[in-house]
Amino acid sequence: MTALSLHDVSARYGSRVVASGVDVDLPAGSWLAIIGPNGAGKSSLLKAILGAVEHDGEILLDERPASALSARARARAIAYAPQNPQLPDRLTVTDYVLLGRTPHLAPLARERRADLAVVEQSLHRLDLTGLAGRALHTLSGGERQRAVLARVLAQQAGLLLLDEPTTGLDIGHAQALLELVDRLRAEDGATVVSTLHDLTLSAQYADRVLLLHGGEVVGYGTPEEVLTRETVARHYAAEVEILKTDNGNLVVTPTRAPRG
Ligand SMILES: Nc1ncnc2c1ncn2[C@@H]1O[C@H](COP(=O)(O)OP(=O)(O)OP(=O)(O)O)[C@@H](O)[C@H]1O
Repeated sequence: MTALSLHDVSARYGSRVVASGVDVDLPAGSWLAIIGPNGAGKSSLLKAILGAVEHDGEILLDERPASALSARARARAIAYAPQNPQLPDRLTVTDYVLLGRTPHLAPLARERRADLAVVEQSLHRLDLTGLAGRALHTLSGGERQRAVLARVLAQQAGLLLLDEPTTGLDIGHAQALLELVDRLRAEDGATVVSTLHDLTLSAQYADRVLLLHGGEVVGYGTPEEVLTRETVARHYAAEVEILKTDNGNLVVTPTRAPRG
């Protein structure tokens, strides 16, 4: 259970500010999707929350400044799945997912049976049990992506930062992954911040969306408030329709003018 607050947060590389003016208060168990066109600053903001990119402003975890946490405490509190992870190719899937337990082990201690049980459960939840003994470099792109998420799960952190978690996954595995994250949110009170290019998935899973464009916040609210046809046209230069399914799900779909 980790609440996250960002007060006037900006992310920067040296003096180059790439995201600014971010104010959000996320209660434990909520899901924020950061959306916006390429280069808007989404990944940089996520990395600033992680502490991997410089920031200004205040980042609070359960009302305490994140900067005051030791590296170990931070690793227990925040799990991060990068967009393009560099994986230790020779490791097996199991050994890689076990790395997620590192913040929970005493220094130099070996993993306990309970840690192995968590790893097994994470592999199972990501449909990776059959691949547990395989070296990472022998996996397909989508299987590697699922291994990264299994490591994130094994970390059992209160705040999950997921950078484009469905990239490379087929529609079934993408949906299964987002459902799983949603269960962690609802049942364990995990707070989720994800970047997502897929606006339909953002609308269906996140309870709030933050729209960035050119590093500026240009929208923040519920998916229904932010994802309008005009807003998407203005910030993505895209022609879309916003549909609503019978069960109330929003769908953002590209449209074309009739041919001829
Ligand atoms: N390490 C870095 N050093 C300097 N500038 C960077 C660095 N990483 C990213 N940037 C710049 O910061 C800006 C925001 O990049 P970022 O990756 O956060 O965007 P994004 O919204 O996640 O984009 P995309 O949708 O293309 O993944 C871009 O102009 C990018 O060139």
